[in-house]
Amino acid sequence: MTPDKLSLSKDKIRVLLLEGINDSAVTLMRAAGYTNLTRLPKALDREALQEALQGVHMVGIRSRTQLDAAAFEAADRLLAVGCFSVGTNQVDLAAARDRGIPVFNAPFSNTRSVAELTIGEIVMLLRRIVPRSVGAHAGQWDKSAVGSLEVRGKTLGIVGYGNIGTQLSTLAEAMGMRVLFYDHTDKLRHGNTEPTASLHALLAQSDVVSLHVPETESTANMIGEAEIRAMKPGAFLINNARGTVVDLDALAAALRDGHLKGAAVDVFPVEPGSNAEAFVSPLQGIENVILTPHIGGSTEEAQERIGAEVARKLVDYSDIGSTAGAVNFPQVQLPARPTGTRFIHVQRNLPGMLGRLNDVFSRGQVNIAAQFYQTDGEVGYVVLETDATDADAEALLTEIRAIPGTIRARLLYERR
Ligand SMILES: NC(=O)c1ccc[n+]([C@@H]2O[C@H](COP(=O)([O-])OP(=O)(O)OC[C@H]3O[C@@H](n4cnc5c(N)ncnc54)[C@H](O)[C@@H]3O)[C@@H](O)[C@H]2O)c1
Ligand SMILES: O=C(O)CC[C@@H](O)C(=O)O
Repeated sequence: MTPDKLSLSKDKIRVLLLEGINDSAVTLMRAAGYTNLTRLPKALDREALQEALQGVHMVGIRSRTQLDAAAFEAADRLLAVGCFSVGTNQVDLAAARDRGIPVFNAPFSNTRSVAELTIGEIVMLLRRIVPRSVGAHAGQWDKSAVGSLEVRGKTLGIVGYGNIGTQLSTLAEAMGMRVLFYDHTDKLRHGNTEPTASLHALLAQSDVVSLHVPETESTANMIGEAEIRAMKPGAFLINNARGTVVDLDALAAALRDGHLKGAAVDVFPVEPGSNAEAFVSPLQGIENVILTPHIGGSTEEAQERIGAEVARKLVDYSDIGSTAGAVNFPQVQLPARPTGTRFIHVQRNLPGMLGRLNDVFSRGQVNIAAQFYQTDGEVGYVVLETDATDADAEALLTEIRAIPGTIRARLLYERR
């Protein structure tokens, strides 16, 4: 069988991977033919990022890179974004969608890593291990049971009962904890967990509160002064979600005056862009506070899984037009073995768009063998499998691009 001819050959497709994305992504993309690949170990600041994005077709980032509207404006060739993370708050998803750019992520490849870290931190905090370890390193012998607690029988309050929250609840119950959760949508209860009617009801009953919500407008400063003071005296707070969720000054004050007995924080409102930059936080120097550099999902296993998962989604989009797993885009799952000459049309979700698109092919007397179509509120995504010949394809593409309401049109490949 004659091989497909991609409208843009793979060695011309420029891929930029930032923030030390795992080798598994590079291996998968190279094996799929994407060899024009640049990998940097760190995030880029605004100006450097805008410059670096010029001429790039696919970009891969983690949590630090901010892809705002100006970045998309500068990215003159960008086809797709891969967030090698769960969170996608670092990307202006609407700006990407308006330009016809799907954004992919890895929704649960590091779930277990975050849940395991949280369990470890609960034990460490209740036993006050960190200050005693620091003391022992400094020559102190603090052999005492005072202030050291078992986790069995304590109440864990989980805020955000999604993938991580539910995984954590399973592990915590196995250790004998009573688990409460608060989520703003109805959730299946795992094990013996119980939902609370409000956030404050959860805060008032929990010995440990662990946050697992995304960064959104509704979670910004969700745990402020009032919420921290609503926690039980002597309770512990863990934030392995996003830095914007907790007011760190209020938390520092509650730890210093003894209202809370400890905290573990992995995420911060402002985080250094690379390992070379200094990290500053109001929590530094407070006893029984575990500070970690946003490594909740940073295990070798998770990073390897994330690398392969997101790279696969980028390759599938570039190779066959599949948007399965996109977080800002209508999702179209396509057959792995495509046939015919394939066009992609990203359109405003307006009445009559599909008809106008089909008219182009009917005027050109080109048969549409299959059509895959999905819309969301703003955007429609169409993949057309046609009998167009090499000779017809470019002219058809020009006509498609001229349809009012077209965001982007692409000839994916021609079957010769
Ligand atoms: N520290 C890390 O390295 C790390 C790693 C992975 C994920 N995360 C963060 O953890 C977050 C949660 O991850 P997940 O995989 O469990 O996500 P998820 O989407 O599966 O779960 C999030 C849950 O929060 C709930 N929620 C959202 N807004 C809420 C609100 N205002 N009030 C109450 N509940 C609300 C949702 O309904 C959902 O059930 C991610 O969005 C990410 O920001 C951090
Ligand atoms: O790898 C990172 O930068 C952290 C990612 C983590 O916060 C996530 O959202 O998955």
